Amino acid sequence: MSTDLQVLFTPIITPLCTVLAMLLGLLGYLYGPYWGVRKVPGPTVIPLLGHLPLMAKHGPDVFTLLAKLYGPIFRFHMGRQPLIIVADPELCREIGIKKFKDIPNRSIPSPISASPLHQKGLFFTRDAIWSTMRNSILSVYQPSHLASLVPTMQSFIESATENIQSLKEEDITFSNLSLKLATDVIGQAAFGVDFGLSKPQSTSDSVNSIHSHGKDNTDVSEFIKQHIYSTTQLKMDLSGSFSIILGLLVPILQEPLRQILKRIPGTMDWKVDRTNKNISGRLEEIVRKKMEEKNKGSKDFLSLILRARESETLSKNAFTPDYISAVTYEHLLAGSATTAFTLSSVVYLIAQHPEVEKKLLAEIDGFGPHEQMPTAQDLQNEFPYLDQVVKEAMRFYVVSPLIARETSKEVQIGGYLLPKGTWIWLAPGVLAKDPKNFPEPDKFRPERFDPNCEEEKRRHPYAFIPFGLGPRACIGQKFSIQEIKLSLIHLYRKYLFRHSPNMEKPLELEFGIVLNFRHGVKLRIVKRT
Ligand code: HEM
Repeated sequence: MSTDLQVLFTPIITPLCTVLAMLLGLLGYLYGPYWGVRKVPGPTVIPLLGHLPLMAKHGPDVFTLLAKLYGPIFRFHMGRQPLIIVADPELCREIGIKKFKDIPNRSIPSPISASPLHQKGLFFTRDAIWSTMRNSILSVYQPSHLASLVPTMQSFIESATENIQSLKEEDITFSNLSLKLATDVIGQAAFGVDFGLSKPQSTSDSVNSIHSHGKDNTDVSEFIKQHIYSTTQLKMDLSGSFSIILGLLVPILQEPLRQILKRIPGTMDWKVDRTNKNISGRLEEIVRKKMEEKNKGSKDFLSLILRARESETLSKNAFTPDYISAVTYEHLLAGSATTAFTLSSVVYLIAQHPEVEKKLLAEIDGFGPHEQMPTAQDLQNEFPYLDQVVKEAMRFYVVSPLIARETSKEVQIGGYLLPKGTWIWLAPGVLAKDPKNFPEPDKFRPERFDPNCEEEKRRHPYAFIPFGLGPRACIGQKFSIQEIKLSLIHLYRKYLFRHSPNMEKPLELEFGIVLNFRHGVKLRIVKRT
């Protein structure tokens, strides 16, 4: 190029090259994660939004629809981020168990990136820190310890039942009642704190028990409100805070934007930040008090973890006070919404199926006098039909329809070579509605879980995984099943439940970090004579 031409074009070419480089960089950023997994089939991707509009249209059912179109392993873009969704029991076994060492962690979705409080629990810690924490916590879940919790669970269930009797309204929102019950039970088991939510309002016991921790009742109900707010704001679709939405679309901008928005009063980010700070402050106070108390007799998880920490230098390093607060809070979080949802869906489904109700009542009444409290062993062995009913309800409404994982190295799954860092999500919700494993999947039929029936014998062992699988499976599985069975036995000894005519049909669900009832479960109570 002559010098004249150079002089003429340089002022145009330089900015053009910069713009082109920026555009290429942006495209690389937006499509980089997609490139590595492009061979996995999936619907056409809308730039930035990915497949979120499909999720908005179909809700969690979108994964069942896509599995029908694309087979058991397909791509779904949560905004910019591609997820490899796996809806085949054998592939789930491969990911969760056989190749665990290559896929040991969970990916951190945008709603969680916005919340440091949630990142330090067991769920999102990674590699060596996770295994040290998990091993220490496992000691708390020994069968003998769980069995010793039965009387505590029973006493909260009795309080909650008393509350039902004292209600004046014709309709009860059973899902609220079960959330209060599950929060109380886990509050006691996790922190050794009686939140007093299940008790009739006039009862002063809760105030006394909370006073012993230096709190008053208003403080506690505020804490619970904040806990529920903090949980329900973790949206997976486009209805969360602005920074969460941006995190789904352009993750790199999420944290800078959150830092700005959390300083602007009135924004959802500001509210979430304040709430989380408040919760963290309260948790730290509870942990500090427990550390001071050194009450060797306390059997709540927090005391047990603190004691385990004293005895092992290793876990002392992993369990810094902020991790202890996070794990304890995580118990409250994981142990309330999931258990409450399950309890409500069981009662809702039984109310729709008189033949199931009849058979269940016969089993419960046949156990013994109504005052006889079942032991943990009775709960496991003496209520086979109840067991089937709970399993079938958990299949019918899978509270955690997706289970997150992330590859730590390049790995071959289902014929596709997936790069390190790929988000692989298992889809128990799709498995649960697959007619290959569950003929007539839209029928509520507890007998399909009868160990002697052909359907159960034929079924793939990992077709039903509501609690996940492998070393990262749910730590609270036995705890929650014990609580759910005990609650149902107690409730059905006293009452029957009928759908309220004021409830929508079919039931509408919403998708947060777990499923929830959009308008609650409204029931009417019939006292048994
Ligand atoms: C009906 C009740 C519940 C359901 C359906 C449920 C479901 C799940 C699922 C699907 C996972 C992921 C498993 C995986 O990745 O393979 C999980 C993990 C977990 N759950 Fe639960 N859960 C329930 C109750 C509880 C309770 C009561 C607690 C605590 C007391 C709890 C604490 C946890 C924790 C800490 C993890 C993370 C485990 C780890 O990463 O090592 N869950 N749960």
